[in-house]
Amino acid sequence: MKLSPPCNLSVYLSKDIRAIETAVKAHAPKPSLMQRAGLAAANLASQLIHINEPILIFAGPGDNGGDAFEMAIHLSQRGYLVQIYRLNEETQYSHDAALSLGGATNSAITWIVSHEDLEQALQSTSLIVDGLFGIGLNRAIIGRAAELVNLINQTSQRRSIPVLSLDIPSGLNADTGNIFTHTGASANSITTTIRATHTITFIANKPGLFTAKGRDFAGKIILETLNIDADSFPRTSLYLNANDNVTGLLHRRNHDSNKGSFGDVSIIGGADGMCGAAILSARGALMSGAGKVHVGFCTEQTRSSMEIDPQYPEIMCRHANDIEFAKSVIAIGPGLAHSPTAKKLLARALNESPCLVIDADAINLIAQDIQLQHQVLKRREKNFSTILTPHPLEAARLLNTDTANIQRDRLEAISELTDKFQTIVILKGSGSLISDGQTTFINTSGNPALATGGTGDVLTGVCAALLAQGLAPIDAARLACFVHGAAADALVDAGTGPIGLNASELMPAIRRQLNQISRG
Ligand SMILES: NC(=O)C1=CN([C@@H]2O[C@H](COP(=O)(O)OP(=O)(O)OC[C@H]3O[C@@H](n4cnc5c(N)ncnc54)[C@H](OP(=O)(O)O)[C@@H]3O)[C@@H](O)[C@H]2O)[C@@H](O)CC1
Ligand SMILES: [K+]
Repeated sequence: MKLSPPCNLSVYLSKDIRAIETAVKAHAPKPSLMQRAGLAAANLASQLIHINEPILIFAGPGDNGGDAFEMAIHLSQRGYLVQIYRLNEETQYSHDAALSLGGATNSAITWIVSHEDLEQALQSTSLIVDGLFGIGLNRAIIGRAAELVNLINQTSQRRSIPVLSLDIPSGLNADTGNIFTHTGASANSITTTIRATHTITFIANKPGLFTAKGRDFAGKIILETLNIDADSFPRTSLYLNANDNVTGLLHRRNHDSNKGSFGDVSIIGGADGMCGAAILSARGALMSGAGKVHVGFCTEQTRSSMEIDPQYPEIMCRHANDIEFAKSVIAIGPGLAHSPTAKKLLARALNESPCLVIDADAINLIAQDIQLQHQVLKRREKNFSTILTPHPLEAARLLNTDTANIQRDRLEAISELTDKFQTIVILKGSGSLISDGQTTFINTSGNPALATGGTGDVLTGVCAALLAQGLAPIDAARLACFVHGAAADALVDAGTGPIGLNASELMPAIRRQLNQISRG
């Protein structure tokens, strides 16, 4: 993939953003970065509400508060009725923030001090701006700040008014997408974070906005690079996975092609009582353009448990023993169960299949068996391609930990997985991560409609079909994740979900996405 930073798909951890800030500030830029951030935020606010409408701005003790003061200056000059509430009035501001505060003090801005005035401002404002904390937040929000966050969230929900967060919703960890947690007196964990409708993020995208809890709290994300020169951005190995960088991965088909041109996929799984999972994967592969699709059922008898898929007779059903493991892309795991037969088939797939997608029960079997883990590692030496597709619980089993530990820092978890298994990994969940150990992508499509049984089986089938069509494994994994999520987004937009969207309905929508993408 050719993408040079900075581009709107590059993602940086907060330590990298601090380094960029320091390098830029060494040249004393004019206007300052804070002034640019404030202006950009004011421009966005001007699009969200009409002139003369009231705006209530919350300013915290750090430079996030400085951005808020700058923004307030511009908005008051434009004729908006600006009110500011300052947290910690006695705070020691940075040089830039102190200048901005001075500018705001000399503007036509109302400073709210009393609780009654704050209550009144919350009743009348048309927009709330969250300039409480940015990337400098280093612990849970408690005390007065927590009261403010709760007041803001309650007001915006009750009155349906927008909340614009500056840089990142206050309370969210910019690197992990989790909320700083405080253990209160009652020993309950208390999490406090602004639930924004919009987030204008400065300098670069932060991972925490796009994965874990980030997507639930950030709302619509607008990137503002503050006109920083391209040379000031270091190389990154972290990108968003979005329409702009998946378009072009799947080529237009030649007229002079046949079913052999688009590869064979065999799904191994569907033990007794679990045929559905394997069938969903097979249908996913069929609808994603594989030339031929087989299901090898892992049953204790030597006969296939289904003769035919009545809805899609194109899918060839057999017993798993009758599948030629070396001759097609194999996706193993959906409904595989944990029987000795399942384990034998997995060992065979690991040993013989040059192109392998490993999901569900196959992941669980690998997690329990050191021998199978060695076999996974050996695949790298043989130049075989492997994609592992764990959800957080499966990832936890692979790393001998628990789900909470995986979700605590998903980027760290995927890096441990790629290190340990030397494969491509898709770590599913909100903001699925895709990594080959060198470059990591955060998927930007998808929604809670996907949180239902069978959607993971479909994803496995899509991955396998794209591998069969000749995509490089990392590209197959990225494109599969993107179209899977984008299909769900399109269905939800059309009213089919999030409630009740099912895996079978997802497949025709995935097919539409793939056809759109291959047309460019
Ligand atoms: N630098 C630049 O050039 C640019 C910076 N920009 C902006 O600056 C933001 C980063 O600014 P920042 O580093 O000052 O941190 P910020 O997030 O405002 O607040 C940290 C303050 O809060 C405190 N604190 C921490 N946790 C706390 C808690 N739970 N409860 C209470 N207090 C807590 C902490 O102090 P502490 O108590 O830890 O000593 C510190 O005082 C960035 O997100 C962007 O918006 C842009 O303008 C672009 C140019
Ligand atoms: K903020």
